Amino acid sequence: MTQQLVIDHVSKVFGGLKAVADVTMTIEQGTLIALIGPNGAGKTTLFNMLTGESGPSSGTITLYTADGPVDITKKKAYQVAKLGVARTFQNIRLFGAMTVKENVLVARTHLYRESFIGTMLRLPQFYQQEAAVATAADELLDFFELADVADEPTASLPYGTQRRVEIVRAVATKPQLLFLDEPAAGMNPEETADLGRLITRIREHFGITVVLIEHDMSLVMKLAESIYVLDHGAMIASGTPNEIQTNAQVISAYLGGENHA
Ligand SMILES: Nc1ncnc2c1ncn2[C@@H]1O[C@H](COP(=O)(O)OP(=O)(O)OP(=O)(O)O)[C@@H](O)[C@H]1O
Repeated sequence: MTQQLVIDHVSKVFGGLKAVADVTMTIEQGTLIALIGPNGAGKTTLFNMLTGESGPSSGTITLYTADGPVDITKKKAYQVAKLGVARTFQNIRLFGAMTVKENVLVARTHLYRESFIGTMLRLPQFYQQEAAVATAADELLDFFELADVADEPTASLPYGTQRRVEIVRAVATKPQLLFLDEPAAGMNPEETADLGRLITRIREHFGITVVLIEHDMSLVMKLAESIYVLDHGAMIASGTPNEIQTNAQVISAYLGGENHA
């Protein structure tokens, strides 16, 4: 297996609180892994550091790209995104007034570079690129079975569909690594089942490495090849779904907390 992201003794301190405490882990290329843990365990804080939203207090994060390893510890979110990392957020962050297709187009445009002069003068390349972007967006919407709602404003769609649009928008940036922060939150069982199939298809079709934070344990157990468990900022266990379900420390972390995931 080829390593894709190496997290080396990473911590994040907020005031006196160690939200993430000395986490070390390696994410292999092409895997689908889940990060679980009780509420407040530090999952989103860890995601935020891995995607450049906020830098760690200590430790290093190395992303392995086609051009070799890149230290992303101090890089900003837009720089990490350019290196092939995409994410979705716990709270949907779409352009609600824009249509589904427009949301995907916006995500796609950064992949295409047209010169200022070419754009201003509307040279033929400008129109060729614009057509290529639109075709790619249509293909993605077809793949994700969103073609029917392509021209609908995203805010008008059911919650589960908006979540799917958010995932398509992330995939539209052509990432190597995709972080999904609680994608099933607020979904009904049917939407959750659809989501599970969708994530599997993304992985198979695009070969993207997927890292999932999720509280829906049946989804996690069904999808994840390996599971990492955070509790009070520390990584207390990692293993296959079977190993995690029977791990005494994990059971105690979930049963012992005030909030159960
Ligand atoms: N910006 C911040 N400033 C201060 N404390 C923070 C900040 N962000 C997170 N925390 C604290 O860090 C801890 C970890 O929070 P985090 O959101 O990472 O947990 P989580 O595992 O994602 O929880 P949940 O499952 O509820 O989303 C919590 O105690 C939280 O209150």
